[in-house]
Amino acid sequence: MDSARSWFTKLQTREKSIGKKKELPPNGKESGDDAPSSATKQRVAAAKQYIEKHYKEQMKQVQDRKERRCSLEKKLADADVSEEEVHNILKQFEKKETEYMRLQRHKMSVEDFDLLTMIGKGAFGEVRVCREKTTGNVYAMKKLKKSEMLRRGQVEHVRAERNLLAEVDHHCIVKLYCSFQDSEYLYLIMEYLPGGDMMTLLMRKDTLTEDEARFYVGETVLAIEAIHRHNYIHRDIKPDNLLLDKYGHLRLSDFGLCKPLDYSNFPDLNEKDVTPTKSSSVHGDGKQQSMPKRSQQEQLEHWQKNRRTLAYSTVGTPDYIAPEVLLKKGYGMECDWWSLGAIMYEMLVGYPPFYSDEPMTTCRKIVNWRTHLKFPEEARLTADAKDLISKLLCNVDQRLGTKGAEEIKGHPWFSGLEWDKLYEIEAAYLPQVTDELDTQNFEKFEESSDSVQCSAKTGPWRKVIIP
Ligand SMILES: Nc1ncnc2c1ncn2[C@@H]1O[C@H](COP(=O)(O)OP(=O)(O)OP(=O)(O)O)[C@@H](O)[C@H]1O
Repeated sequence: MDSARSWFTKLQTREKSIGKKKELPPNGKESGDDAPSSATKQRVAAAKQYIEKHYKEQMKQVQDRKERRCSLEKKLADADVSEEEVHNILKQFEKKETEYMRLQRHKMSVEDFDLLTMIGKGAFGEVRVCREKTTGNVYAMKKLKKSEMLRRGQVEHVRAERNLLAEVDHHCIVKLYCSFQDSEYLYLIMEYLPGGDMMTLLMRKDTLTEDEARFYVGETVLAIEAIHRHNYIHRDIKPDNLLLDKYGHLRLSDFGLCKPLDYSNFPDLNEKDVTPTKSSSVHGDGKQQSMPKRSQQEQLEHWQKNRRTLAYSTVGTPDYIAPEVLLKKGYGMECDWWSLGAIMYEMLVGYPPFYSDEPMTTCRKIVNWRTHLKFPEEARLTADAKDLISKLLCNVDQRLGTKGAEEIKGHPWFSGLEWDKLYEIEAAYLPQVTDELDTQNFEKFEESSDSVQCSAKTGPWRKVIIP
C-alpha cells in the first residue's frame, strides 16, 4: 500500500510541475525552438491519462483490500474466537491476498488459459477444466455472465463469493486463485476438484449407509463451521455444491449465488398453507396421507428423473432451503444447518425430505415441515439418525447448531467419530481419477447449444434404475 501511495504522490508532484506555468520572456512569446509539437502534447496527455487511470485502479485495489481486512477484523471481533485464531486467520488472509495481488498484477485474462472440458453449468454460466498456458497448471474456471448477474441483482453475491474464497483459506473450502473480467464475463479461477460432486455421487449410489453418510455429513459440518467462523452464511448448501477432491474428501463451493430468493417471491408461500398437495409426501407412520402414495423406490425414481433438470434450471432446486429463508423472515447461520439436515436425509433415504415433482409444492412443504417431514419405514433409519435429522429440520429456536457446531458434533449419531482426524482418514468412496485432467466423475455436457444439454446416460456415476 505504501509503495502505491508513494507512486501516487510522485505522480501528483510530477503533475504539479507539469502544470506549472512556464515563465515567459518579457515579450510574452515562447522561444520557438523548444516548444513541443501538438503531436507530442497529445502523446503526453494520453500518457498522463493512462498513468492516472492505472494508479487510480491501484489505489482502488488497495482500498478494497483494506476494506476486506477491516470487515474481517470486525467479524472476528464479534465472533467467539481466540486471539491465536484471530492472528492465524489474519495471517492467512494476508497470504492469500498477496497471492491474489500477484496474479492480479499479471493481468490474467481468459487468453492465458486453454479451455478444456465443461464440467458444470449453472444459472449464470459454466464451469470448465482449464490449463494455464505458461505454467501448465490445471484449474477449474467458473465463467459468469455479467449481464445476467446484473439483471438478477446478483453482483453483490458474486462479490461475496469472491471475497469469501479469497478470505477463507481452509481445507474444507474450494480454493480461489484469481478472478478477472472482460466486457461480458467474470471469471473465477479455482482449484479443480476431480472427484465430482455429491449430487452425482448420490445419483449413482441411490442411498448411502449410515457409516458412509457419517463421513460426508461430518466433513460438511466442518466446512459449514469454517464459513460460519468467518461470519458468512451460505444459504444455498446442496449436494451440487459439495465437491470431492481426488482422495474423496469434501469441499464446499459456490458462495452467494442465492437463487432461493426467486422462490421467496412466490406470492402465496405461508406457513398456514397446509393443504395436502397432489404429489404425496412419503409417510412412514401410517398417519394422515396425501394421495397418491408412492413407495420409497417410486419417489426415488421420480426424484432422479427430475434432479438434473432442476440443477441446471435457472431457478435451481429449492429442496435444501430453510423455511425462514423461503419466508423471508430474516435468517441467520442456522439456515445452513437446516440444509445439512435435508442433505443427510437424502443420503439415507434417497431423495430429499420435501421432494415433490413441482418445485413450488416443495416450497410449500418446507414451510409446513411439521406436517410433511416423514421417514419412510423402508429406509430403516436408526433412531439416532432420525433424531439428528429431526433436530436439524425444525424451528430455528430448537435447531441444533444454533449455539455453534459443537452442538451437532456432540450428537450421539456421531459418537466415536474423531473430528480432528476426519480429513486424514480414508474417504467413504475413493473416486477414480486417472490424471489431472480426468473429468470422468462429471456429467458430459454438449458444447454446441446455449441451453444445457446434459446426458444422464453418461459418466461413471450414472445410477442404474432397477425396474
Ligand atoms: N472447483 C471445481 N472443481 C470441480 N468441479 C467444479 C468446481 N466448481 C464447480 N464445479 C462443478 O460445476 C458445477 C456447478 O458449479 P457451481 O455450483 O459453482 O455453479 P453455479 O453457476 O454457481 O451453479 P448454481 O448456482 O446452480 O449452484 C458443480 O456442481 C460441480 O459439478
